[in-house]
Amino acid sequence: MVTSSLNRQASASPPVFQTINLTVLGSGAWGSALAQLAQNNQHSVRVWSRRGELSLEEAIAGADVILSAISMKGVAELAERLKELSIPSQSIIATATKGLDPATTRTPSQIYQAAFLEHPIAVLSGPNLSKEIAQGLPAATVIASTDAAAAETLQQVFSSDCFRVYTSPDPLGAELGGTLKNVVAIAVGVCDGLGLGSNAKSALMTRALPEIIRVGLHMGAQIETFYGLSGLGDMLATCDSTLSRNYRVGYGLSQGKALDQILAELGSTAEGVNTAYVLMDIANREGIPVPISRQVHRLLKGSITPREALEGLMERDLKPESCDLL
Ligand SMILES: NC(=O)C1=CN([C@@H]2O[C@H](COP(=O)(O)OP(=O)(O)OC[C@H]3O[C@@H](n4cnc5c(N)ncnc54)[C@H](O)[C@@H]3O)[C@@H](O)[C@H]2O)C=CC1
Ligand SMILES: O=C(CO)COP(=O)(O)O
Repeated sequence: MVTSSLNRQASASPPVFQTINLTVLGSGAWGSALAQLAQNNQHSVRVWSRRGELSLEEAIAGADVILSAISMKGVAELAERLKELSIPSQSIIATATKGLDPATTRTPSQIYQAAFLEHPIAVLSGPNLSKEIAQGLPAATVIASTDAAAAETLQQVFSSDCFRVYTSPDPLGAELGGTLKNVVAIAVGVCDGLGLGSNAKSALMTRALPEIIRVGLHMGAQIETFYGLSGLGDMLATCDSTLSRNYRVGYGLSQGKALDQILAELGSTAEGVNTAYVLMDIANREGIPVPISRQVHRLLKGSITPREALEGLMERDLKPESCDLL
Protein backbone atom coordinates (compact mmCIF):
# COMPACT_ATOMS: atom_id res chain seq x y z
CA MET A 1 0.00 0.00 0.00
CA VAL A 2 1.42 3.44 -0.81
CA THR A 3 1.34 5.98 1.96
CA SER A 4 3.13 8.77 0.15
CA SER A 5 3.00 9.83 -3.46
CA LEU A 6 6.56 9.46 -4.63
CA ASN A 7 9.33 7.56 -3.00
CA ARG A 8 11.90 10.34 -3.39
CA GLN A 9 15.61 9.92 -2.83
CA ALA A 10 17.93 12.74 -1.68
CA SER A 11 16.92 16.04 -3.25
CA ALA A 12 19.55 16.05 -6.02
CA SER A 13 18.52 12.60 -7.28
CA PRO A 14 15.63 11.95 -9.63
CA PRO A 15 12.46 10.54 -8.02
CA VAL A 16 12.16 6.75 -7.73
CA PHE A 17 8.75 5.56 -8.85
CA GLN A 18 6.88 2.78 -7.14
CA THR A 19 4.73 0.19 -8.84
CA ILE A 20 1.13 0.95 -7.95
CA ASN A 21 -1.75 -1.51 -7.69
CA LEU A 22 -4.48 0.18 -9.70
CA THR A 23 -8.05 -1.03 -10.08
CA VAL A 24 -10.06 0.59 -12.85
CA LEU A 25 -13.82 0.31 -12.44
CA GLY A 26 -15.47 0.32 -15.87
CA SER A 27 -14.21 -1.29 -19.07
CA GLY A 28 -15.79 1.16 -21.49
CA ALA A 29 -13.83 3.38 -23.87
CA TRP A 30 -12.36 5.58 -21.15
CA GLY A 31 -11.70 2.95 -18.48
CA SER A 32 -9.90 0.78 -21.05
CA ALA A 33 -7.73 3.65 -22.33
CA LEU A 34 -6.73 4.67 -18.80
CA ALA A 35 -5.94 1.08 -17.82
CA GLN A 36 -3.69 0.81 -20.89
CA LEU A 37 -1.81 4.02 -19.98
CA ALA A 38 -1.06 2.70 -16.49
CA GLN A 39 -0.12 -0.72 -17.82
CA ASN A 40 2.30 0.90 -20.27
CA ASN A 41 4.00 2.42 -17.21
CA GLN A 42 4.43 -1.08 -15.70
CA HIS A 43 1.87 -0.58 -12.96
CA SER A 44 -0.20 -3.54 -11.84
CA VAL A 45 -3.69 -3.00 -13.25
CA ARG A 46 -6.98 -4.81 -12.72
CA VAL A 47 -10.12 -3.83 -14.61
CA TRP A 48 -13.59 -4.48 -13.19
CA SER A 49 -16.76 -4.29 -15.16
CA ARG A 50 -20.32 -5.01 -14.04
CA ARG A 51 -20.58 -7.83 -16.57
CA GLY A 52 -17.04 -9.17 -16.06
CA GLU A 53 -15.88 -12.25 -14.19
CA LEU A 54 -14.14 -10.55 -11.24
CA SER A 55 -16.35 -9.62 -8.30
CA LEU A 56 -16.02 -6.03 -7.08
CA GLU A 57 -14.45 -7.30 -3.87
CA GLU A 58 -11.84 -9.35 -5.76
CA ALA A 59 -11.13 -6.46 -8.11
CA ILE A 60 -10.31 -3.93 -5.40
CA ALA A 61 -8.39 -6.25 -3.06
CA GLY A 62 -4.97 -4.70 -2.34
CA ALA A 63 -5.55 -1.66 -4.57
CA ASP A 64 -3.52 1.46 -3.83
CA VAL A 65 -5.72 3.41 -6.22
CA ILE A 66 -9.33 2.69 -7.21
CA LEU A 67 -10.28 4.66 -10.31
CA SER A 68 -13.94 4.84 -11.25
CA ALA A 69 -14.50 5.39 -14.98
CA ILE A 70 -18.09 4.29 -15.41
CA SER A 71 -21.07 6.24 -16.74
CA MET A 72 -22.69 8.70 -14.34
CA LYS A 73 -25.83 6.61 -14.05
CA GLY A 74 -23.96 3.92 -12.12
CA VAL A 75 -21.82 6.06 -9.82
CA ALA A 76 -24.10 6.48 -6.77
CA GLU A 77 -24.86 2.75 -6.64
CA LEU A 78 -21.22 1.81 -7.14
CA ALA A 79 -20.16 4.16 -4.31
CA GLU A 80 -22.67 2.43 -2.03
CA ARG A 81 -21.35 -1.00 -3.01
CA LEU A 82 -17.75 0.08 -2.42
CA LYS A 83 -18.68 1.49 0.97
CA GLU A 84 -19.80 -1.99 2.05
CA LEU A 85 -16.29 -3.34 1.37
CA SER A 86 -13.47 -2.62 3.77
CA ILE A 87 -11.14 -0.35 1.82
CA PRO A 88 -8.07 0.83 3.77
CA SER A 89 -8.23 4.57 4.41
CA GLN A 90 -4.93 5.25 2.62
CA SER A 91 -6.28 3.87 -0.68
CA ILE A 92 -6.94 6.67 -3.11
CA ILE A 93 -10.42 6.83 -4.68
CA ALA A 94 -10.31 8.58 -8.05
CA THR A 95 -12.99 9.38 -10.60
CA ALA A 96 -12.84 10.05 -14.33
CA THR A 97 -16.61 10.27 -14.92
CA LYS A 98 -17.95 13.53 -16.39
CA GLY A 99 -21.49 13.84 -15.15
CA LEU A 100 -23.94 14.96 -12.45
CA ASP A 101 -26.17 12.77 -10.30
CA PRO A 102 -29.87 13.42 -11.08
CA ALA A 103 -31.04 12.48 -7.56
CA THR A 104 -28.69 14.75 -5.61
CA THR A 105 -27.14 17.05 -8.31
CA ARG A 106 -23.75 16.01 -6.91
CA THR A 107 -20.60 15.43 -8.94
CA PRO A 108 -18.95 11.98 -8.79
CA SER A 109 -16.15 13.24 -6.52
CA GLN A 110 -18.73 14.68 -4.12
CA ILE A 111 -20.48 11.31 -4.07
CA TYR A 112 -17.23 9.45 -3.38
CA GLN A 113 -16.12 12.00 -0.78
CA ALA A 114 -19.42 11.62 1.08
CA ALA A 115 -19.06 7.82 1.03
CA PHE A 116 -15.35 7.81 1.95
CA LEU A 117 -14.77 10.59 4.45
CA GLU A 118 -11.27 9.39 5.42
CA HIS A 119 -9.92 8.60 1.95
CA PRO A 120 -8.01 10.86 -0.43
CA ILE A 121 -10.31 11.62 -3.36
CA ALA A 122 -9.00 12.66 -6.81
CA VAL A 123 -10.47 13.69 -10.15
CA LEU A 124 -8.96 12.96 -13.56
CA SER A 125 -10.28 15.36 -16.20
CA GLY A 126 -8.99 17.02 -19.36
CA PRO A 127 -9.22 17.18 -23.16
CA ASN A 128 -9.08 13.41 -23.53
CA LEU A 129 -10.95 11.88 -26.44
CA SER A 130 -10.32 8.23 -25.60
CA LYS A 131 -9.90 7.07 -29.19
CA GLU A 132 -6.92 9.38 -29.74
CA ILE A 133 -5.37 8.34 -26.44
CA ALA A 134 -5.82 4.64 -27.25
CA GLN A 135 -3.96 5.33 -30.51
CA GLY A 136 -1.04 6.78 -28.54
CA LEU A 137 -1.53 10.33 -29.83
CA PRO A 138 -0.18 13.05 -27.50
CA ALA A 139 -2.53 14.48 -24.89
CA ALA A 140 -2.53 16.19 -21.51
CA THR A 141 -4.81 15.94 -18.51
CA VAL A 142 -5.32 17.15 -14.96
CA ILE A 143 -5.36 15.16 -11.74
CA ALA A 144 -7.03 17.29 -9.10
CA SER A 145 -7.18 16.60 -5.40
CA THR A 146 -7.09 18.55 -2.16
CA ASP A 147 -4.57 15.87 -1.12
CA ALA A 148 -1.40 16.87 -3.00
CA ALA A 149 0.29 13.52 -2.34
CA ALA A 150 -2.64 11.64 -3.86
CA ALA A 151 -2.54 13.87 -6.95
CA GLU A 152 1.20 13.22 -7.34
CA THR A 153 0.70 9.47 -7.01
CA LEU A 154 -1.81 9.49 -9.84
CA GLN A 155 0.42 11.81 -11.83
CA GLN A 156 3.17 9.20 -11.78
CA VAL A 157 0.73 6.37 -12.56
CA PHE A 158 -0.40 7.93 -15.83
CA SER A 159 2.38 10.26 -17.03
CA SER A 160 4.32 9.23 -20.12
CA ASP A 161 5.98 10.82 -23.13
CA CYS A 162 2.59 10.89 -24.87
CA PHE A 163 0.37 11.68 -21.88
CA ARG A 164 1.31 14.74 -19.86
CA VAL A 165 -0.35 14.96 -16.45
CA TYR A 166 -0.68 18.17 -14.46
CA THR A 167 -1.86 18.33 -10.85
CA SER A 168 -4.39 20.77 -9.43
CA PRO A 169 -5.81 21.44 -5.95
CA ASP A 170 -9.35 21.99 -7.31
CA PRO A 171 -11.19 18.68 -7.91
CA LEU A 172 -14.60 20.30 -8.18
CA GLY A 173 -13.45 22.81 -10.81
CA ALA A 174 -11.70 20.12 -12.85
CA GLU A 175 -14.75 17.91 -12.72
CA LEU A 176 -17.28 20.65 -13.52
CA GLY A 177 -15.26 21.93 -16.49
CA GLY A 178 -15.26 18.44 -18.02
CA THR A 179 -18.91 17.87 -17.21
CA LEU A 180 -20.55 21.13 -18.21
CA LYS A 181 -18.72 21.42 -21.55
CA ASN A 182 -20.59 18.33 -22.71
CA VAL A 183 -23.76 20.44 -22.88
CA VAL A 184 -21.85 23.05 -24.89
CA ALA A 185 -20.60 20.32 -27.25
CA ILE A 186 -24.22 19.42 -28.00
CA ALA A 187 -24.88 23.10 -28.85
CA VAL A 188 -21.80 23.25 -31.07
CA GLY A 189 -22.83 20.05 -32.85
CA VAL A 190 -26.14 21.73 -33.66
CA CYS A 191 -24.29 24.86 -34.83
CA ASP A 192 -22.08 22.85 -37.20
CA GLY A 193 -24.95 20.68 -38.37
CA LEU A 194 -26.94 23.75 -39.33
CA GLY A 195 -23.89 25.08 -41.20
CA LEU A 196 -23.79 28.30 -39.19
CA GLY A 197 -20.07 28.89 -39.71
CA SER A 198 -16.94 29.51 -37.70
CA ASN A 199 -17.96 32.91 -36.35
CA ALA A 200 -21.08 31.46 -34.76
CA LYS A 201 -19.15 28.50 -33.35
CA SER A 202 -16.54 30.76 -31.80
CA ALA A 203 -19.21 33.01 -30.29
CA LEU A 204 -21.02 30.01 -28.84
CA MET A 205 -17.95 28.53 -27.17
CA THR A 206 -16.68 31.88 -25.90
CA ARG A 207 -20.04 32.83 -24.40
CA ALA A 208 -20.41 29.34 -22.91
CA LEU A 209 -17.25 29.71 -20.84
CA PRO A 210 -18.60 32.40 -18.46
CA GLU A 211 -21.76 30.34 -18.18
CA ILE A 212 -19.73 27.33 -16.99
CA ILE A 213 -17.67 29.56 -14.69
CA ARG A 214 -20.82 31.04 -13.16
CA VAL A 215 -22.06 27.58 -12.20
CA GLY A 216 -18.60 26.50 -11.06
CA LEU A 217 -18.03 29.51 -8.80
CA HIS A 218 -21.48 29.12 -7.33
CA MET A 219 -20.69 25.51 -6.44
CA GLY A 220 -17.33 26.42 -4.87
CA ALA A 221 -14.79 25.80 -7.65
CA GLN A 222 -11.81 28.06 -8.40
CA ILE A 223 -12.03 30.38 -11.40
CA GLU A 224 -8.54 29.69 -12.80
CA THR A 225 -9.33 26.00 -13.22
CA PHE A 226 -11.85 26.84 -15.96
CA TYR A 227 -9.17 28.55 -18.07
CA GLY A 228 -6.98 25.45 -17.98
CA LEU A 229 -6.94 22.01 -19.60
CA SER A 230 -9.95 20.65 -17.74
CA GLY A 231 -12.04 23.71 -18.58
CA LEU A 232 -11.39 25.64 -21.77
CA GLY A 233 -9.04 22.86 -22.99
CA ASP A 234 -11.68 20.17 -22.76
CA MET A 235 -14.34 22.41 -24.28
CA LEU A 236 -12.13 23.07 -27.31
CA ALA A 237 -11.30 19.38 -27.82
CA THR A 238 -14.85 18.17 -27.43
CA CYS A 239 -16.50 20.91 -29.49
CA ASP A 240 -13.97 20.54 -32.29
CA SER A 241 -14.16 16.80 -32.83
CA THR A 242 -16.55 14.46 -34.52
CA LEU A 243 -15.13 11.84 -32.15
CA SER A 244 -17.14 13.51 -29.38
CA ARG A 245 -20.39 11.70 -28.71
CA ASN A 246 -21.95 14.83 -27.26
CA TYR A 247 -21.08 16.80 -30.38
CA ARG A 248 -22.64 14.00 -32.43
CA VAL A 249 -25.85 14.23 -30.41
CA GLY A 250 -26.14 17.91 -31.34
CA TYR A 251 -25.22 17.26 -34.95
CA GLY A 252 -27.83 14.50 -35.20
CA LEU A 253 -30.54 16.74 -33.71
CA SER A 254 -29.71 19.43 -36.26
CA GLN A 255 -30.37 16.85 -39.01
CA GLY A 256 -33.85 16.21 -37.63
CA LYS A 257 -33.04 12.85 -36.04
CA ALA A 258 -34.84 11.81 -32.86
CA LEU A 259 -32.73 11.77 -29.69
CA ASP A 260 -33.51 8.09 -29.02
CA GLN A 261 -32.29 7.13 -32.47
CA ILE A 262 -29.08 9.17 -32.07
CA LEU A 263 -28.31 7.58 -28.71
CA ALA A 264 -29.05 4.08 -30.03
CA GLU A 265 -26.71 4.68 -32.98
CA LEU A 266 -23.96 5.98 -30.67
CA GLY A 267 -24.17 2.84 -28.53
CA SER A 268 -22.08 4.49 -25.81
CA THR A 269 -22.30 7.22 -23.23
CA ALA A 270 -23.15 10.85 -24.09
CA GLU A 271 -23.26 12.41 -20.62
CA GLY A 272 -24.31 15.86 -21.85
CA VAL A 273 -27.93 14.74 -22.19
CA ASN A 274 -28.36 13.85 -18.50
CA THR A 275 -26.09 16.75 -17.49
CA ALA A 276 -28.33 19.29 -19.27
CA TYR A 277 -31.29 18.14 -17.15
CA VAL A 278 -29.39 18.17 -13.85
CA LEU A 279 -27.76 21.49 -14.68
CA MET A 280 -31.18 23.04 -15.22
CA ASP A 281 -32.26 21.77 -11.79
CA ILE A 282 -29.21 23.48 -10.26
CA ALA A 283 -29.58 26.69 -12.29
CA ASN A 284 -33.30 27.01 -11.52
CA ARG A 285 -32.80 26.25 -7.84
CA GLU A 286 -29.89 28.66 -7.42
CA GLY A 287 -31.00 31.33 -9.92
CA ILE A 288 -27.89 31.01 -12.12
CA PRO A 289 -28.23 32.34 -15.70
CA VAL A 290 -27.25 29.61 -18.20
CA PRO A 291 -28.85 30.71 -21.48
CA ILE A 292 -26.93 28.35 -23.79
CA SER A 293 -27.49 25.27 -21.65
CA ARG A 294 -31.14 26.25 -21.25
CA GLN A 295 -31.63 26.20 -25.00
CA VAL A 296 -29.89 22.81 -25.22
CA HIS A 297 -32.19 21.49 -22.51
CA ARG A 298 -35.29 22.73 -24.36
CA LEU A 299 -34.00 21.15 -27.54
CA LEU A 300 -33.36 17.79 -25.83
CA LYS A 301 -36.87 17.89 -24.34
CA GLY A 302 -38.25 18.43 -27.83
CA SER A 303 -39.92 21.72 -26.92
CA ILE A 304 -38.01 23.74 -29.55
CA THR A 305 -36.32 23.03 -32.88
CA PRO A 306 -32.58 23.59 -33.49
CA ARG A 307 -33.42 26.80 -35.41
CA GLU A 308 -35.59 28.07 -32.57
CA ALA A 309 -32.75 27.31 -30.12
CA LEU A 310 -30.45 29.55 -32.16
CA GLU A 311 -33.04 32.31 -32.52
CA GLY A 312 -33.63 32.24 -28.76
CA LEU A 313 -29.94 33.00 -28.20
CA MET A 314 -29.72 35.74 -30.82
CA GLU A 315 -32.82 37.55 -29.54
CA ARG A 316 -31.65 37.91 -25.94
CA ASP A 317 -31.37 41.40 -24.42
CA LEU A 318 -28.35 43.33 -25.62
CA LYS A 319 -25.69 43.91 -22.97
CA PRO A 320 -21.98 44.58 -22.39
CA GLU A 321 -19.68 41.62 -23.01
CA SER A 322 -18.01 41.92 -19.62
CA CYS A 323 -21.01 40.59 -17.76
CA ASP A 324 -21.19 39.12 -14.30
CA LEU A 325 -19.48 35.86 -13.49
CA LEU A 326 -21.17 35.52 -10.11
N1 LIG B 1 -14.59 8.19 -23.92
C1 LIG B 1 -13.99 9.33 -23.67
O1 LIG B 1 -13.37 9.93 -24.56
C2 LIG B 1 -14.05 9.93 -22.31
C3 LIG B 1 -15.04 9.62 -21.41
N2 LIG B 1 -15.10 10.24 -20.20
C4 LIG B 1 -16.16 9.94 -19.26
O2 LIG B 1 -15.99 8.62 -18.76
C5 LIG B 1 -17.27 8.04 -18.45
C6 LIG B 1 -17.37 6.70 -19.16
O3 LIG B 1 -17.31 6.97 -20.54
P1 LIG B 1 -16.94 5.86 -21.62
O4 LIG B 1 -16.04 4.84 -21.05
O5 LIG B 1 -16.52 6.58 -22.82
O6 LIG B 1 -18.38 5.22 -21.84
P2 LIG B 1 -18.73 3.80 -22.42
O7 LIG B 1 -20.16 3.88 -22.82
O8 LIG B 1 -17.72 3.34 -23.41
O9 LIG B 1 -18.58 2.84 -21.14
C7 LIG B 1 -19.36 3.03 -19.99
C8 LIG B 1 -18.89 2.08 -18.92
O10 LIG B 1 -19.70 2.31 -17.75
C9 LIG B 1 -20.25 1.07 -17.32
N3 LIG B 1 -21.54 1.31 -16.70
C10 LIG B 1 -22.61 1.91 -17.23
N4 LIG B 1 -23.62 1.91 -16.35
C11 LIG B 1 -23.16 1.28 -15.23
C12 LIG B 1 -23.73 0.96 -14.00
N5 LIG B 1 -25.00 1.27 -13.73
N6 LIG B 1 -22.95 0.33 -13.06
C13 LIG B 1 -21.68 0.02 -13.34
N7 LIG B 1 -21.08 0.29 -14.53
C14 LIG B 1 -21.83 0.92 -15.45
C15 LIG B 1 -20.38 0.25 -18.60
O11 LIG B 1 -20.49 -1.14 -18.30
C16 LIG B 1 -19.08 0.61 -19.30
O12 LIG B 1 -18.01 -0.14 -18.75
C17 LIG B 1 -18.31 9.07 -18.88
O13 LIG B 1 -18.70 9.81 -17.76
C18 LIG B 1 -17.56 9.95 -19.86
O14 LIG B 1 -18.06 11.27 -19.92
C19 LIG B 1 -14.16 11.14 -19.83
C20 LIG B 1 -13.13 11.46 -20.67
C21 LIG B 1 -12.99 10.88 -21.96
O1 LIG C 1 -14.86 14.11 -22.42
C1 LIG C 1 -14.47 13.82 -23.52
C2 LIG C 1 -13.25 14.39 -24.10
O2 LIG C 1 -12.47 15.03 -23.13
C3 LIG C 1 -15.24 12.84 -24.34
O3 LIG C 1 -16.24 13.51 -25.01
P1 LIG C 1 -17.55 12.74 -25.44
O4 LIG C 1 -18.11 12.09 -24.19
O5 LIG C 1 -18.44 13.80 -25.99
O6 LIG C 1 -17.16 11.72 -26.46
